[in-house]
Amino acid sequence: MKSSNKCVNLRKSLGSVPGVEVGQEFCCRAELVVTGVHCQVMRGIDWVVRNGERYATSIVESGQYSSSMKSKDEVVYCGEGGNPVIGGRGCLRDQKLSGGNLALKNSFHSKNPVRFIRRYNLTKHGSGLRDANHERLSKCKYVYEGIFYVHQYRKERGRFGKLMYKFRLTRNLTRDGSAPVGSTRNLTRDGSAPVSISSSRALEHVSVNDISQGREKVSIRVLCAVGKERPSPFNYIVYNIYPQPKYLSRPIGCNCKEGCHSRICSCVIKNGGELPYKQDGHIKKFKPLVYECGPSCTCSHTCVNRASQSGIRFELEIFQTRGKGWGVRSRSHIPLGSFVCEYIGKVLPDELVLPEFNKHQYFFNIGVGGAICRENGDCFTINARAHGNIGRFINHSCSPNLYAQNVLFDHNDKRMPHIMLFASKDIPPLRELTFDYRASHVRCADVLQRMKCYCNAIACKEKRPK
Ligand SMILES: C[S@@+](CC[C@H](N)C(=O)[O-])C[C@H]1O[C@@H](n2cnc3c(N)ncnc32)[C@H](O)[C@@H]1O
Repeated sequence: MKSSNKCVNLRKSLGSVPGVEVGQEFCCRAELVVTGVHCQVMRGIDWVVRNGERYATSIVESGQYSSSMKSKDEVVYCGEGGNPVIGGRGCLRDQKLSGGNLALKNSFHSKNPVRFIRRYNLTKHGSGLRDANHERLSKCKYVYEGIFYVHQYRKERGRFGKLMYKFRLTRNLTRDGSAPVGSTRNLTRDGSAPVSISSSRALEHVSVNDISQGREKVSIRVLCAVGKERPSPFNYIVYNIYPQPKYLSRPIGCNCKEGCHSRICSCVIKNGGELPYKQDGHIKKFKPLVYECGPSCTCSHTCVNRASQSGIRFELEIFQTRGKGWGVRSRSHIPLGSFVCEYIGKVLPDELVLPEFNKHQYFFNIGVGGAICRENGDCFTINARAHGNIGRFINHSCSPNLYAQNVLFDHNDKRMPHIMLFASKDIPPLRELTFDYRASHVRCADVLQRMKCYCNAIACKEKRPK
């Protein structure tokens, strides 16, 4: 590719590489080279020389040294050289402050950005790049994690008794170069910041560590721009509040013991004879209604047909967008088809909600495709204003990356299925999560007109797809 001039970004640069987004995957080191993300095929540290000094441009954490990822925003990276795991016992020696180590040290002093790429080993069924026959192209993948800054470095004895350099890199940096307590990332210098706030030049800090107060499996933090307010108070719940829960009938469960794969599973039959989820738990396609196994079933809790009921897995965070109030994003990559979160709140009959529809922001009108709603003559809306979960903070987009899937598992009332939000595309870290309010709300003909008003009223700040 080099000889036929097909490489891009050939001039080594500091900071983001044009066209490369945080979360972008590469199937091998050569792909990093031809895109200009990391121009060394073997070495973990790449550098550029400026005014006679070398500065680190990028590092690849490949798992061969004892580097460790402390969090999504922090890595302790071991310097290069003297590692017998790479060069054999003959190369066991103290690391020197030269080459890439010197470049990282200079980047520490000059506060230069360093691109951080991480290698992930892939499991047999895991995600990763595949060819046309769905064969995995490699045993690992490299993910561009974003721009980091060298925050500290030190020399210490490594596991082979030799001296080694350890560099602590963090995603965040104030303009004076010090990492602020509790802050997460520099929005102004990091190309990874979501478009909606990248130009706000405000520095975020964690204002609430876990807005769910331990109710979710992962903590859901709230990031605030300095001097801005927190979200107005509401009661964080993880189960819907139903109007008359005791009248909700339990579905007839399946009797499977060995996993719900076969066509004799009654839940699979309800889904038209096909499991709605792949073995990795990703949903296969949108359906008007998905029947998951539930409390009436004998299958195990790890059954693949329970993908959306076991709670949030991704590290979601609430942040301030530009012009749309609060929004939601994930700190890690979300693969296509993953369950992200449920839209939870108080389920109310429409007639109680409609008079107030245009007054409140946190309504989600449910009902399977409108038809069931109309057949039965009554429709329901989830009101997440006073009671809700992270779903209430997700904004509308005309080109969304989530979609709402109706799911039943713990009751049988098709008029009020769970609203489960799934990724409709691969979503890079820190990209705002959105769904199309119109597609999700336009369920009942009689509320269609109101929803049109609602959508126009919010004066969508998202670009419409061409
Ligand atoms: C369910 S809430 C979403 C969270 C909300 N942004 C907040 O701050 O709590 C819906 C409200 O967010 C705002 N909103 C959502 N999507 C929007 C968009 N694309 N453009 C402008 N405003 C939007 C509107 O005020 C809407 O009534």
